[in-house]
Amino acid sequence: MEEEKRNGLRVILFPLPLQGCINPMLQLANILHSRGFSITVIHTRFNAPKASSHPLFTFLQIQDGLSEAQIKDGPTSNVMSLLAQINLNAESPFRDCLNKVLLESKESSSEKVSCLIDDCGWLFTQTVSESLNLPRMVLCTFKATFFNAYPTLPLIRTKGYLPVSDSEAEDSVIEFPPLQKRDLSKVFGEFGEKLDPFLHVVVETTMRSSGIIYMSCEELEKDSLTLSNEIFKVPVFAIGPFHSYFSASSSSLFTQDETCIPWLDSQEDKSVIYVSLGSVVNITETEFLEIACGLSNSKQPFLWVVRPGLVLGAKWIELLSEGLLRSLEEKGKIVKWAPQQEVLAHRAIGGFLTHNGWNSTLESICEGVPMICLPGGWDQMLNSRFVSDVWNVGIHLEGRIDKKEIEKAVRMLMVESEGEKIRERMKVLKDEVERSVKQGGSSFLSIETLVNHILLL
Ligand SMILES: O=c1ccn([C@@H]2O[C@H](COP(=O)(O)OP(=O)(O)O[C@H]3O[C@H](CO)[C@@H](O)[C@H](O)[C@H]3O)[C@@H](O)[C@H]2O)c(=O)[nH]1
Repeated sequence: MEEEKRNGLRVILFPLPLQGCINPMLQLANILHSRGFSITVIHTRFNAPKASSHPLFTFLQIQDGLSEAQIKDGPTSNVMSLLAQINLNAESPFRDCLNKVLLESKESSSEKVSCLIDDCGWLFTQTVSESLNLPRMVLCTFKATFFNAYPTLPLIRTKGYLPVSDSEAEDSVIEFPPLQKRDLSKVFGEFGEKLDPFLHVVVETTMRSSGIIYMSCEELEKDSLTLSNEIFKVPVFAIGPFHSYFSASSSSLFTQDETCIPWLDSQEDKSVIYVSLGSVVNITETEFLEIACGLSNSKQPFLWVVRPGLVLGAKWIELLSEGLLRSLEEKGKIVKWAPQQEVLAHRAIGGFLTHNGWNSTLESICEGVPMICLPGGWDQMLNSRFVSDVWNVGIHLEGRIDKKEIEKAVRMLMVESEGEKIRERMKVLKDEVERSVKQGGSSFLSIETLVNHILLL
């Protein structure tokens, strides 16, 4: 009966145009589609997902107010600065598009639109969906622990913790454990108080929504999930990690370099350190060279993702001396973009030097790969503290992008006995998280509750 009812129900998804948000949204689409829902994905022109990789879904593109040049630069541009512009410009095209889908569904008696699910970073979607009488659910693609802090972040910023002196750097932020005071400036980054109105709108609209879906699970943050329900006063569904349910159909905005897989095939088990800082973080030329020297000096094989736009203001290859380039080529492989999930699952990977974006952190845990943490900002500061200080499955570089520190961390993780202990703890965490998505597990059961919730909206 329920299955019958679901056929004929459509869910509309609207991801934020960031790689780290598109991937989970399309994974969620797979989950809902497997439970009988039809899927429409509305997306901006900027960083449009590749519709041909997802033939079962309907894709509708809207204008976002960006210039041709900005659209052309796509994922290589400074995406964060464009998001504000898109949030200002996309409301009206989004409303028109959503309205059209709703009208079409009214005309067809065989189909009903159940709800809109969009990223918590959109500022106008709650208002638009209310005006069209469509229930809206919020997808949060980072830890509930971080989303719970949204209402209090402006207070923490003004509390007088900043600037942080050396003597108090390691003190915890009591309102926001396990964050340390030295993490705070990078949480707010260049945005500072400009973030306050954004945070306010997100909190307020989430409280008016029909629920929050988290790409997380009880095994990783049970108390925070309970707290989230208390803070936002809406139902909470933790159904992650999303990518565990289906083998990946790629949502990559960059072309993946598949040659790294045969290269990994030629390496020893657990010998390679995978290095990637995701799709948003930037580093300076000096930092790039420090990482290059650190990897080279560690003498460990490595696979390094240097995406276009990662290094600020440089065509990175020109920075490397002939000697350094030769030594890097002898020991490792550099690619522009990798099939990351496949890489992390490869038997040759023994560690992940990561910026701790939430997707990367979850993907690493799911493959039992211990981490070296080099967070760039925002939620990454919190994720990395969980990895190094709470779950004890990684080494924190404490922001020191220094060749000696990188060499030391790589050798500690990959060669020394400390690395073996971290690996054992990671195995335990991996098993726990794996249980959550298996039949009867917490996330698996939450999917059923979510589906029933959507049916009743
Ligand atoms: O060579 C690569 C590198 C990355 N990825 C994928 O790209 C995604 C990257 O996501 P994430 O690790 O979360 O990093 P960001 O791209 O930096 O994600 C943004 O979005 C995340 C979710 O909201 C936040 O946690 C981050 O802080 C924010 O920067 C992951 O699925 C990776 O598998 C690839 O496929 N190939």
